[in-house]
Amino acid sequence: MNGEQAGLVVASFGSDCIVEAADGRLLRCHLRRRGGRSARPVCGDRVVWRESGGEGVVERIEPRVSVIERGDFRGRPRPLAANVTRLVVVLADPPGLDTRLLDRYLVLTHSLSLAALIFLNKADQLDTAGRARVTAALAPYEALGERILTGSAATGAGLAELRQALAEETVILVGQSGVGKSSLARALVPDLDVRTGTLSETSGQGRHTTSTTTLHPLPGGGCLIDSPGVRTLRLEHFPPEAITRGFPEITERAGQCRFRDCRHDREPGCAVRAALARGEIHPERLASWRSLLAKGGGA
Ligand SMILES: Nc1nc2c(ncn2[C@@H]2O[C@H](COP(=O)(O)OP(=O)(O)OP(=O)(O)O)[C@@H](O)[C@H]2O)c(=O)[nH]1
Ligand SMILES: [Zn+2]
Repeated sequence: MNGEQAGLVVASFGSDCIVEAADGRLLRCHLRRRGGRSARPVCGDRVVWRESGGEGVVERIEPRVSVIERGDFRGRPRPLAANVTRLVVVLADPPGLDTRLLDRYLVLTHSLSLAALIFLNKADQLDTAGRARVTAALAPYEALGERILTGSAATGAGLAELRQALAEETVILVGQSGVGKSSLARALVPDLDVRTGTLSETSGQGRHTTSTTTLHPLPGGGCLIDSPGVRTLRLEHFPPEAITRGFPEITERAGQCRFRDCRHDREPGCAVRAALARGEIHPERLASWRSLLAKGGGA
């Protein structure tokens, strides 16, 4: 249709959003209403929009390669970000490495077919003993082939490598409170605060927008989705198949147990316990897997 243009959603609130046009202009748009309920645009969505009577109208949302959801106040899934390609799990000591939480993020990335990257932040805080402790805790993930980078948002160490690893990706930073997600976001997107301010002005929502998910270009290409909502990311109610995919080192072995319904407890011919005894499965990962299967993924 005449006047249709491609754009990228860089902030969304309700059924309205801010679209970044191909020429860099930021426009507040609303979704064209159609009969029935249509999906709302969220950060990261590629949309087709046009100007109509002095305002922007989103005509349609392009198919998404991924959707990250969070639970709303009733725990119902709500899309938070679209087209994310890489989940960066930020860890730090202090507050301490929460590997159970890391395992749940890895189940999430597997179930969404996203790539993960583990960033061990606050390297400047680690003494020799601390370094040995985190190296041991991360060894099972290294063995699984997960990409692990180390550095510090405070000193800038390791950030060049992180930027390089994230080039051309659509990235979201996750991790427990206090690991340095906001500090890292500021280091990766130097004008983050200025741009967030511009987005809140464009939205007309004033300071409200500081609680809104926003998208920012990364200087090396790609973009970062900055979201306060990641704290309530959907990490509960994983179906068993998703949990299974998140623990490849265990599920591969489970298929080789003598009994199909082996619980890897006392059964003879258990390939999982054999791998555990050989040090090929980490006891913490096995415990984490059991606990996730028992609880379906809830905290
Ligand atoms: N020493 C050191 N301190 C850091 C580093 N990165 C962040 N911090 C500090 O750690 C504290 C928490 O950092 P934030 O960036 O607020 O952490 P966050 O993950 O965004 O925390 P929430 O907003 O609670 O989710 C702040 O006091 C930071 O200054 C680092 O690499 N080294
Ligand atoms: Zn078994």
